[in-house]
Parts: sequence; structure tokens; C-alpha cells
Amino acid sequence: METPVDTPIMVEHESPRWKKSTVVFVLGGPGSGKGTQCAKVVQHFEYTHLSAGDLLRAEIKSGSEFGAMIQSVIVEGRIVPSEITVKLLCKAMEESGNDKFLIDGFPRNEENRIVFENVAKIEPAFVLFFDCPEEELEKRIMNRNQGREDDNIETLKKRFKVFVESTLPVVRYYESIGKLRKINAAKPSEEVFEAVKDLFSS
Ligand SMILES: Nc1ncnc2c1ncn2[C@@H]1O[C@H](COP(=O)(O)OP(=O)(O)OP(=O)(O)O)[C@@H](O)[C@H]1O
Ligand SMILES: Nc1ccn([C@@H]2O[C@H](COP(=O)(O)O)[C@@H](O)[C@H]2O)c(=O)n1
Ligand SMILES: [Mg+2]
Repeated sequence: METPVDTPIMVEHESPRWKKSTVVFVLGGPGSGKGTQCAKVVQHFEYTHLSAGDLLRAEIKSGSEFGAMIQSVIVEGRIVPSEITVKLLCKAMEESGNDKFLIDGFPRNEENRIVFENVAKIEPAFVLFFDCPEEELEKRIMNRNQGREDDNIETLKKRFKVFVESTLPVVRYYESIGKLRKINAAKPSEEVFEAVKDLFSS
């Protein structure tokens, strides 16, 4: 049977568009402004913003079999098993139709980093790191008022400890391979964005 001329032919080993994506990881302590700055980047550049935390919260709401486990991990400020988070990220990348992504709050630990590398087989173009002192992070989180179950002082202390013990080693890894772009995030958000914008413009 002949193939109709307008039918796209998928070569068996051809990888989907998202597999060749440009990815920027966005890291920083809780409240450092990752979500705030990603929202500004998407207004100026053709990136899709994917927040790992938002995808996990949506998974809880969806009634997923993993919902209860994810919720208890988030309330404890710990890190969800990487297979779950990476699967959600890859699905969101595939569904977006875009090939440029800001992946916010990921990789949170070495396991996140390695599982993403093995499954998605994508290396980040660079890693944005929002550097901010703990006292400022605490002020911002305690004033956020978005009804997040983990925005309370007890969980915040745990999230900050996990950030120092599990995320900072990932930050140092990217620094060691020359991919880290450190931004002073303790300034007003418009000033922070000036520095962020320069990185995307260059
Ligand atoms: N540069 C800034 N100066 C003052 N407040 C800020 C700044 N950037 C963000 N905020 C405020 O701080 C709070 C936390 O910001 P945001 O949600 O962007 O942080 P985040 O890094 O995504 O946090 P999380 O890891 O908890 O998701 C928000 O209420 C936001 O409006
Ligand atoms: N890679 C990740 C990202 C997030 N989590 C969990 O979600 C919580 C909220 O994340 P935010 O980025 O929205 O602050 C976070 O404290 C973790 O419990 C995760 O497990 N893995
Ligand atoms: Mg956020």
C-alpha cells in the first residue's frame, strides 16, 4: 500500500523534539525567587517554565496513586523519589511542544541529576543559581501567603537543611564543570532580573 503524501513518516530511531531541547536548571533556596524570575524570563524569551514543585503538587491534586506519599514528603521538606519527578518533567516537556525549558527547583539532589541525565539524556545549557541569605528567605516564605502546606517555620527549617545538605552539592558540581551562573538574589526582583536577562541575551 502506498503512503499518502501528507502523512509524516517517523523514522524508527528519530528522537522526539523535546529530546533535543535547550534546558536551563534553576536552583536556589526556598523563597530565593526561582518562580518569580522564571515568570519574567518567559515574558521576554521563548522558554517554557516547568516547576518541579508545581508538577508534584498537581500530581497530588490529580488523585495519583503516589499523591499521599508525595504530600507527606513535601510537608516534611524532603525530596520525592527521582523516578517520579523525572517522569513528570519529561511528560510536561513532551506535551509542551516547545524545545526550550526553564526547569525550576530541579535537580534538588545528586539522584535527581543522575536520573534526569540517564532518562532524558539532556545536559543543561547552564544552571542559574539564586544566592540569598537564610534570614531573607525566611522573611519571604513567611510572607508568601499562597496557602502552601510547606510554608510554615517548622517545614521551612527542614527545607533549608535539605537545601544545604543535598542541593548545594549539586550547585558545586555545576560550578566545577563551568556551568553555574550565580546571581545575587537578595536585591529587589527587578534588579535581579537585570542580571538574569543578561544571561539569556548573551
Ligand atoms: N527579589 C525579591 N525581593 C523580595 N521578595 C521577593 C523577591 N523575589 C521574590 N520575592 C517574593 O518572595 C516569595 C518567594 O518567591 P518565589 O515563590 O519566586 O520563590 P521560590 O524560589 O520559587 O520559592 P520555593 O522554592 O518555595 O518555590 C514570593 O512571595 C515573592 O513575591
Ligand atoms: N526536584 C524536586 C522539587 C521539589 N520537590 C518537593 O516539592 C517541594 C516544593 O518545591 P518548590 O520548588 O516548589 O519549593 C520541595 O520542598 C520538595 O519537597 C522535590 O521533592 N523534588
Ligand atoms: Mg517556587
